[in-house]
Amino acid sequence: MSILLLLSVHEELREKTVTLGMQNAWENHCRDQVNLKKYAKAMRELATKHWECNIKAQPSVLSRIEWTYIQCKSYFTGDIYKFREKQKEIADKMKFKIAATSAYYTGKDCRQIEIAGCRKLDCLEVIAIDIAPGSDDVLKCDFLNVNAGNSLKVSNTEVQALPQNYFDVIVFSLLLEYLPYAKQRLTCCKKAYSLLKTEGLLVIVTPDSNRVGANAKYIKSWRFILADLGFSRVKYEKLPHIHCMAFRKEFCTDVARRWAELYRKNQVYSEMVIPQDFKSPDISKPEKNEHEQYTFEYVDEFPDCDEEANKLRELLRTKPEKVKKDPKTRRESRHERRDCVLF
Ligand SMILES: C[S@@+](CC[C@H](N)C(=O)[O-])C[C@H]1O[C@@H](n2cnc3c(N)ncnc32)[C@H](O)[C@@H]1O
Repeated sequence: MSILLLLSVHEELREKTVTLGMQNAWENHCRDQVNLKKYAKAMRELATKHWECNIKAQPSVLSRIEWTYIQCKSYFTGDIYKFREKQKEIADKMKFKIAATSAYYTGKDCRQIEIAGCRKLDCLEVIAIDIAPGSDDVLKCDFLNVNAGNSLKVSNTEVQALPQNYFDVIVFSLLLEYLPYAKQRLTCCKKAYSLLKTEGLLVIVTPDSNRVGANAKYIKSWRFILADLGFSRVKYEKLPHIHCMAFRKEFCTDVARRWAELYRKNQVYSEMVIPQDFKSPDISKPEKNEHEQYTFEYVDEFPDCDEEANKLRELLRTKPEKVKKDPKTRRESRHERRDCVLF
């Protein structure tokens, strides 16, 4: 397993969006099943062996999976009623129209879908999907382009359609930053909105190794954009290396939008941007140390309790030439790095 392999897949996808455009680059990326499989294997190993082991060694640190599970449990067994009452009060006061109460969560048949799933949450009924499943219990599906219909349609372990107004929980665990375009992130959130039941939860986990508040302008802006779609934030926590957020699909979209209108002056970005969007490689103007910088930026997203990431950081600090092959072209270098095993 190599973190470099994960990094090179992200880098290549970002480069392709510059050269081929968003749609072609994405189709091209999804067709490259050989590399996607390698990515899935490496990611699964990193997620299940390295991160979970490191987290177990620090009992006070919650993993993204535990965080998601705790929030779902706490929301559906109690908080949902508090939110419902509070939002009803606002809707009554503002004379907003409320969706039919029969659509509300009733506590029966909790259904969850984990997008980009390389492992399932225990204890809940779950469907896990991924463009390149890392194990047999994950179904193949491109969430960006899958149809939202009346029922779940699966053919040969591949999802053809996902049902609307069906799921109680949708989990995007390290999914949104995989997508190189802000528009694609928004498409995923809009789709999640259509698939969730009223009062269902959208859980978003996104990596960030910086201190609390360092990237607040991005996280805040996401909240405004999600509020415009009809989501209210239920919970936010910055854990080491990740932001964890839970949003509920409001029974009254005007309630969520009202919050956004009240605090709009705090919204910095009008799109679902991430820090990497401002560092996108412009391949028409390659910089001298671009490879090196790029690897630094991405490796920073991996936990510093991760041994392999630490070795790579150290190597980049002390002997960057060992990582940087100083290629004639960026493309050659990328392929070299994909297959090189440093550790
Ligand atoms: C960084 S990994 C995270 C994996 C896992 N969810 C976790 O938390 O460890 C991102 C995953 O998202 C998947 N992915 C990216 N875009 C997707 C899409 N449009 N539909 C389904 N899965 C997608 C990738 O294949 C990859 O496995």
